[in-house]
Amino acid sequence: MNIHFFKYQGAGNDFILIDHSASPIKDIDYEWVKKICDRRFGVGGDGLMFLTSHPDYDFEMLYFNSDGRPGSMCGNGGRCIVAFAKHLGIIDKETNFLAVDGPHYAKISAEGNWVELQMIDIDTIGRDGEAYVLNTGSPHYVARMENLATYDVYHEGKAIRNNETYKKEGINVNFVEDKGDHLFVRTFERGVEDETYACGTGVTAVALSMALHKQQSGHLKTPVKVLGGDLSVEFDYNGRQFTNVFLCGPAEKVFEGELNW
Ligand SMILES: N[C@H](CCC[C@H](N)C(=O)O)C(=O)O
Repeated sequence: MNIHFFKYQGAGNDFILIDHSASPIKDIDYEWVKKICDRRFGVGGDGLMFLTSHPDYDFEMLYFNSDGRPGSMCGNGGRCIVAFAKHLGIIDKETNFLAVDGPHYAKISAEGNWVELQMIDIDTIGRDGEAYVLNTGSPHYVARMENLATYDVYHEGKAIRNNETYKKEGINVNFVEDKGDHLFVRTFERGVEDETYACGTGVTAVALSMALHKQQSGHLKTPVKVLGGDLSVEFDYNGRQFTNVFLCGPAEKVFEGELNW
């Protein structure tokens, strides 16, 4: 079977997107997903998604990490699949869709390249030593530091992801440097097992953790720089719960093509 695919990126977090109604694949083979995500033997991507129809929502997002396995929520993937749904004509200015962590609301610009995605509410942020640990749809570890530009994110992130506490389930490891008017974030991603250029659930976890750390509350907007560009996280915090959490940033179609199943 020939499969038409689209390649999207959001702040450098890149994904292969497939409209399942046009390519009705029955059994999704993890090894195939892994190969298509490989940057040398395949198309290349941090993950692969199927957009499928759903009786109660505009569409459903099925997400796989580049290791071929189903991932937990992907924030930048969520933003990219909203742009893809607009491209396909399934939605116009806003949407309610279903992902692995539940329903999501999102708004998209008229040009279709800027997406504001609502993330789950958060009421629990744990600690692991100095670091913060929370689940924003995916599990995240957040460590503050200085001189992040030259830090060995790959080896340090990999060591935390594979330590006794996190080895079994894995965790995404974020490092953040507070630059005053913005946060600079770098992430080692579980399921990619490498540093990526951006991680949406990761920058969300970082923005919430830093609000807690700095004892800020009210309606907050946090600009974040990542290796692949700029994102921002907007939310309300009343000292107990984070609500109306929106991950905002670019989502762009890069190219499309045909794959053989
Ligand atoms: N890149 C993603 C995270 C993917 C989740 C994955 N790494 C996992 O833990 O299953 C994001 O933008 O939120």
